[in-house]
Amino acid sequence: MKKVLSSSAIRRVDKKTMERLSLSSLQLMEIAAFNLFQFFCSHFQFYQTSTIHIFCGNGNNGGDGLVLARMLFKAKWKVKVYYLRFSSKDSNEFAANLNQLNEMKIPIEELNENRFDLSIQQSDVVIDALFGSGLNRSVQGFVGKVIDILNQSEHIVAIDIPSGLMAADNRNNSLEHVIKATATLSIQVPKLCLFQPTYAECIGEWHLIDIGLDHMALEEEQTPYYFLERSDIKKLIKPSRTFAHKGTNGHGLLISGSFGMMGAAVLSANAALRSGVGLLSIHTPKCGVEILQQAVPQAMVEVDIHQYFTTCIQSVEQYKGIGIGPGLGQAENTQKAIHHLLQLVIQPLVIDADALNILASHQDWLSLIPTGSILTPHPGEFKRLVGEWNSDEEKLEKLKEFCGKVKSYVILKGAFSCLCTPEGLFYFNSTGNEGMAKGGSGDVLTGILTALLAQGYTSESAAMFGMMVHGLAGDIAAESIGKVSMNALDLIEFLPHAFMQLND
Ligand SMILES: NC(=O)C1=CN([C@@H]2O[C@H](COP(=O)(O)OP(=O)(O)OC[C@H]3O[C@@H](n4cnc5c(N)ncnc54)[C@H](O)[C@@H]3O)[C@@H](O)[C@H]2O)[C@@H](O)CC1
Ligand SMILES: Nc1ncnc2c1ncn2[C@@H]1O[C@H](COP(=O)(O)OP(=O)(O)O)[C@@H](O)[C@H]1O
Ligand SMILES: [K+]
Repeated sequence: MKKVLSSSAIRRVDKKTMERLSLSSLQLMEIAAFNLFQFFCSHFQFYQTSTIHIFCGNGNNGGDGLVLARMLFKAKWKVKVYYLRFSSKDSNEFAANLNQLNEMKIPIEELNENRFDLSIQQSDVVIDALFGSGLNRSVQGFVGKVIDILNQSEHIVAIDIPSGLMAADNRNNSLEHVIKATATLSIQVPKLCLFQPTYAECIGEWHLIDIGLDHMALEEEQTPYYFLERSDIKKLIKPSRTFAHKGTNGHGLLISGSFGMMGAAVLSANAALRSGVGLLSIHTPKCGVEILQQAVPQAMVEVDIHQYFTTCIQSVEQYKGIGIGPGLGQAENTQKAIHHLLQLVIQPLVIDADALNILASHQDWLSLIPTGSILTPHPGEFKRLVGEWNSDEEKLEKLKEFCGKVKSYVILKGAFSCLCTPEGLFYFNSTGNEGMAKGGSGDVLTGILTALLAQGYTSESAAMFGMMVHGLAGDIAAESIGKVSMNALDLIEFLPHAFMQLND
């Protein structure tokens, strides 16, 4: 798990790293740039025949740019270096490195208000080292003009953060002049902007470049934001037991399906059955019985009295994991059935899809949600629950407030799905890809989460584990059959591989 830190926290970590490892700021910059250089050379090998234009500001981001330029120059890459002074005082590290470049007779051009004609060819590469984590107000003036010109380039690699973007909160940033990078090399610590859809087109693909910051110093920083990694899940996985039987592996219940939407029930059930549950029951209307008995013979079907949708859920105390929502529909009687269930149930629920939509239209039922439930809205469903937001930052505020109010976990789905806890901690998922943006992918997640709760995982562990394994199944599917063709059925097919990888 990596901490997502603010710029001020990163500065403190830098300072402690230098003190504890007896490094000067110049040495730390040298290490940072060396790691950037190594990554650049291996990952962007195909740029080797292009001219690399490196644009440096006169802060430490620019300092990184200068050192990187020196290393690329020495390694015989074709580099052109430019710098501009947006601040009247150069940072010490920038100044020292500018001297070094001059001494080495590496050509370097100063850009200013009267001189910023740039000639960059289509196949050329721009490295953006103008502003990094030190940006504290919107970019204006001639630096803004330079950024606008650079944005006409096709290949832009940003160092640490695309210039013009702030690490954590851009609500007071006009965002008029921001580098639109094709790739961002973020220095060791993930920044909040990396996970926010609004800034995706400025950030491009991103990579974390480890520079050896002091682990204790990172430990000492407090943050509510985390980047969840595969290695975090291994610790959560329960060991299998030789004398286990279907009764000890938990009994799950999925309340899903209605006329015309039985596919959602089939998907969630199959996902649950690939996620270790001992026994699975599915509550469904009469029209779904035959479909389910054929498609999911391992599951038991609990038949509703209604032909087309769920109207009556009787007793649920025997189930440890209960998932409700996939393909449920929003019929009047289904709404009543959900209200009845909420009054009846004491164990945490997995609440998805139409069950969320029904809750959104009965806000007074939110207080009936059992503590520790897991809600899995996509952004559209979440908006119905909490109203519109004006920015991604406000979205996270609403998410925290909502989780506190309903004392439950929410997985806000999408790229870097965000799990928020009742205590207001945020975990961004590191697995998953855009090939999963297909109908039915969410139903698979509901099945997985239901199965994990049934097996006795705590809600928090189930939410982390489920979110990670679901995304990993998507990543393995993408690698095996490609993002275009993969669909929800493939997520189920590759779930066994994902569970095995997390267990390794
Ligand atoms: N641990 C790390 O992350 C390390 C980071 N380093 C680099 O240091 C960078 C941070 O360096 P700095 O703190 O010098 O910050 P920047 O290089 O981002 O420069 C910010 C400077 O510009 C000024 N400024 C801010 N907004 C402005 C605006 N809109 N218009 C004009 N001037 C503005 C600020 O007063 C500040 O002096 C990081 O992004 C990274 O590239 C490395 O050198 C060493 C280790
Ligand atoms: N671009 C993406 N990157 C990563 N994961 C994605 C992306 N788009 C969708 N997903 C994942 O796919 C699933 C889609 O769920 P949802 O929208 O509820 O679909 P459905 O309701 O059709 O089942 C979520 O788990 C989401 O995180
Ligand atoms: K930058």
